[in-house]
Amino acid sequence: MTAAEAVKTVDGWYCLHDMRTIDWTSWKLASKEERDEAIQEFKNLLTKWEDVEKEENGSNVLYKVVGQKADLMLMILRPTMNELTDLETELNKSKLAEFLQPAYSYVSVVELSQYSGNSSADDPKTRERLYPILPKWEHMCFYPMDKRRQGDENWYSLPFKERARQLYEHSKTGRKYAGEVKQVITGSFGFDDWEWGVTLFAHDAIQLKKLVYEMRFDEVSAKYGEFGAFYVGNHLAKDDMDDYLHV
Ligand code: VOV
Repeated sequence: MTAAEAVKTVDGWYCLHDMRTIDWTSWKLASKEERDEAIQEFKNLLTKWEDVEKEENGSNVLYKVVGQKADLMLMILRPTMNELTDLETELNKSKLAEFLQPAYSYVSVVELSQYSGNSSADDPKTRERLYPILPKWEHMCFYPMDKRRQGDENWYSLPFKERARQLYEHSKTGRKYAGEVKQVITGSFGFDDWEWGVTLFAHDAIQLKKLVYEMRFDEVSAKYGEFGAFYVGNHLAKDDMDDYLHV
């Protein structure tokens, strides 16, 4: 058997998903001055990141995680991996970080695979997908995933055409959710413990469930999809930060 051919990808901004848990006990024990200082400094950081976004040099969103896996879910996009560590370090040095515990992180890069023809990085539509300004929709969901490599179910030994066919079917399911769910697929081969990160945005949380459920029946997910932990959250705007952190 000849080796299956790898698909070409085009890659865009580097991506960090950073989940943190708030240590509410020490937050409550801190003085009001300390808390105010921490909130103000964090809001300044958010303003700085908003400015980067306005100049289209990156993008970021912040969500409140539902459930006990974390409290905050930050997703950051930047042109280089170095900028991701710079930003992470800046956050770690901030006053608020004294009250945050790491919960989970995921490193990847925005990726488009070229199964249905070549996207040119000069095409404005492709650029929009490689360098996306992330939507600030009400809900966000993140999970990492792999394609199975077991016995007869080995994605990586399927012929190119067969993988393209299955992904075309996949995209048809996805397109039914146009305007309801927006997806950002990031590749993490060589960067993190899974192969892709899946980030979904929705105005209505139920659409996240409907899409992920319906996709389970697509051949590519039914046979080859393996999934990590799911994180789901509600949007946290800078202007709501004082209320959210008020104790
Ligand atoms: C919101 C809907 C939506 C839409 C429209 C959509 C479309 C598309 C297209 C057109 C393409 C192929 C070209 C490209 O753009 O890369 C893809 C590619 C991919 N997808 Fe997708 N996907 C969606 C949504 C969507 C979801 C919900 C998931 C998670 C799967 C699930 O079962 O939980 C997913 C996964 C992926 C992955 C891992 C890849 C890369 C596969 C590879 O081997 O390279 N995806 N996807």
